[in-house]
Amino acid sequence: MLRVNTTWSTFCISLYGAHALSYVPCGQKDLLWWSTRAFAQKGKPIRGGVPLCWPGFAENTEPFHGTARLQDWILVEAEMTEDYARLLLEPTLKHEVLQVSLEVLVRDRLVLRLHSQNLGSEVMELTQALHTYLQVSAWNDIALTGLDGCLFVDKLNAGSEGVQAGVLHPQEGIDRIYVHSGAVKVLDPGLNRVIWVRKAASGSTVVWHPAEKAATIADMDSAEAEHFICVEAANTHKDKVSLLPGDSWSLETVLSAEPLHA
Ligand SMILES: O=P(O)(O)OC[C@H]1O[C@H](O)[C@H](O)[C@@H](O)[C@@H]1O
Repeated sequence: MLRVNTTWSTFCISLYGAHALSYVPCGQKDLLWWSTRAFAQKGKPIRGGVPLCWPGFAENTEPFHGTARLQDWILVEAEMTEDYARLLLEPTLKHEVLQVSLEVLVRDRLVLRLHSQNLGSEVMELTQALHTYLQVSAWNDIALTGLDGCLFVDKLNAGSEGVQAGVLHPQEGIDRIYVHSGAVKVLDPGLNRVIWVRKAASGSTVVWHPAEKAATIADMDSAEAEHFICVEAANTHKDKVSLLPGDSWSLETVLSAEPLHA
């Protein structure tokens, strides 16, 4: 595990999966949630933080959500300044055609950039997500803004489509892929904070919480599960990436927080 302290914040990342585990801006609670029941076992993903779903997200991927979160990664570059820390990680075992790396910038915000490049001679299709578990006071006592008017696919309702009307207040289990490329604000009165989830090169945003099904997930404790919501910068469904030979793509998410009421 790597731990980085900057003037602004503290950050931890596991080399297994290049999996961000913790991001604590000074004076705040961790923006990321992780499970105390997370498996610490090769071949299984870590529950919480920011799993890298690459080079495939969800359906039709084997293993589910891709290989990146199940691989060992190494630190290939590190830069520390007074203002920020920059890390670059690569998997130890390379994909035969797609090259991947994770770039991390740690400062008063956390920037995660997942770079992919097609080194082959044919078009490669890529689906992916920065599957971010945000820590909140209670998943069903928050409001998500920024999705108003966006089309979504409801994975819990046989893939039916809907349009978000106004603010999203999750109250039941949710697993939706929004056609959305802007920012989401997570308004959390219980922690008196707003988490900003900004992103780039992402035309889909996934919002997920299993609600009562958390009890059926082996590496999740139901009581702990009250305290997260997943808001994921993704390229999936209507937003798959077709990478031409030689082309690159950098999926990015940027996390930061501010008080809800000053
Ligand atoms: O349990 P995992 O393999 O990490 O997947 C957790 C969840 O990831 C995404 O948010 C998907 O949309 C969900 O359908 C899936 O259940």
